[in-house]
Amino acid sequence: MSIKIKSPGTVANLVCGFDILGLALDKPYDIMEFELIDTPGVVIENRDDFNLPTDPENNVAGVVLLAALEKAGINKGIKVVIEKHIKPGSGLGSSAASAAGAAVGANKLLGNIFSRDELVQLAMIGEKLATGVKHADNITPCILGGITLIRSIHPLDIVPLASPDLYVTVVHPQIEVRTSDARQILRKQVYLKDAIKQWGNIAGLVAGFMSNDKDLIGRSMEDVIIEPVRSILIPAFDEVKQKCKEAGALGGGISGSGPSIFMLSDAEATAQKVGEIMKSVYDGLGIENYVYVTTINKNGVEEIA
Ligand SMILES: Nc1ncnc2c1ncn2[C@@H]1O[C@H](COP(=O)(O)OP(=O)(O)O)[C@@H](O)[C@H]1O
Ligand SMILES: N[C@@H](CCOP(=O)(O)O)C(=O)O
Repeated sequence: MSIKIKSPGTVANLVCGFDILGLALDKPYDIMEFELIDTPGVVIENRDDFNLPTDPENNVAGVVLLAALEKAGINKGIKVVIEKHIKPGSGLGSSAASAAGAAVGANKLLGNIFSRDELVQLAMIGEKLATGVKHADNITPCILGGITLIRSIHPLDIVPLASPDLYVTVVHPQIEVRTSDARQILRKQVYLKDAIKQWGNIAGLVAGFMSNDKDLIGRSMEDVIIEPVRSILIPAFDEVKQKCKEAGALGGGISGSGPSIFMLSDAEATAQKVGEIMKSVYDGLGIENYVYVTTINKNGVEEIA
């Protein structure tokens, strides 16, 4: 018996919601195929050029599958074939797609024995391997689809939010920023005046999603804590952001830990125009880049034929 799933890319943080907000994308996505095998343990076959580890202890899908087998308490193994399209270190939840895909794939193979929260807990083991931290802001929208809020990690408290019909434009300049590195450069303390601004924006953004208030969504996507530090790792960040907003994007910023930049728009024509602007900035700098004009994925990890 084998199961094939597609596991979507994600945009974590949504600018002001570091480690707590995220959305799933219709593009790009990974494909993973799982098979129950008689030999205990995990076998990984990577079908891509990313040189990712095949040793299960060093692959985010591997550690999640090992944990799922142990939790299920069965004397079997799982083979997984990973067709990865989300480039590692892109800021588009590459590690989360493998971790979340592995949790959901194992669950389907083992007869749907895990709850939603157990799936997220299992997938967080993969994120811990990739980034050193158990953050769930990519994993949760990847598993559930739509836009999600992690109100708390301990105890886990997931709040699915409403997903307005918005277009998402993403540019991935082809430089690698490891999430673990992009976390290490962050300051550990914040000024109260910055915290006040930040929680105003987070509350505004959540209210904007729930009430489909696009202007509120746009003006709440402001980050006075993380973006000023991380944006220095991304060439032409300010220029891209300013030009996209002038072209009519509601707002946006760094996708996850970068280097990808995302923008939300309420019309497809605007989203396309934004993509052209992003491309022209990076083409002008001679930086290879890839642009996605897509929508919010409402289903999360799903089985395919
Ligand atoms: N199955 C996997 N998919 C993606 N990255 C993996 C996988 N297994 C291990 N890794 C490691 O995780 C890191 C990429 O994760 P991360 O820096 O969080 O990138 P992203 O922001 O794209 O998720 C790389 O060091 C990569 O080698
Ligand atoms: N909240 C995390 C999200 C990392 O997302 P990724 O797509 O870059 O893995 C962070 O900002 O560190």
